[in-house]
Amino acid sequence: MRQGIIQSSKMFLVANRLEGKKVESSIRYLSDMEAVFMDKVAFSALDPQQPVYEVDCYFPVADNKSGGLFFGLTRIFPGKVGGEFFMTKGHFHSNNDTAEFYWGIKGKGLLLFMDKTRKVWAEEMTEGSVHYIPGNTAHRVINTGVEMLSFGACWPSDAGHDYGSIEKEGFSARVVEKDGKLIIIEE
Ligand SMILES: O=P(O)(O)OC[C@H]1O[C@H](O)[C@H](O)[C@@H](O)[C@@H]1O
Ligand SMILES: [Fe+2]
Repeated sequence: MRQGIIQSSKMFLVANRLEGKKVESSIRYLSDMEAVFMDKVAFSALDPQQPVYEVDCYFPVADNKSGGLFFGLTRIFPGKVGGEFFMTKGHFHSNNDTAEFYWGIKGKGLLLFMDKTRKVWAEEMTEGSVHYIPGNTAHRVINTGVEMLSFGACWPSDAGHDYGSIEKEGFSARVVEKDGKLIIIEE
């Protein structure tokens, strides 16, 4: 297990038990997320090697196998591009109507949902919060706090990730801080 993910004591309890299991770790840097953020000028002033979030996934069965489950731990660094908070890329599932659970472990954020008609809504993510993401719904997590936001996830092993439409069209709402206040800008 990478050192970063076990720094938070609460994550450690889970991360420790993932030792020896089939875990894949990845980090998304600002350079991987240029299309995501609104303020291109602010983006270009930042270090492209700045990590935005890191994910450890436990895959007990083969990808795409039906009937299994996958498990993920994600940590989003605190930070902003212009006024816009660091967040995950967000995705639909390739197998469209598959659902997912997210739950807050540490820190403070927003889980943004968007259905196929581009209608958006949000739930606050805090320590211990539990979130059901229905099928056909894109999901993105935004760290609105000043510390690391850690959350867990569990999804069907045949769900798959579909990043395409979000990469192209984004979500229809953005979460930004303006004059010290959190605001949601809708399209
Ligand atoms: O895939 P992203 O939108 O970048 O989100 C980051 C990750 O968050 C959770 O752990 C999800 O369940 C993973 O499937 C996802 O990969
Ligand atoms: Fe998902």
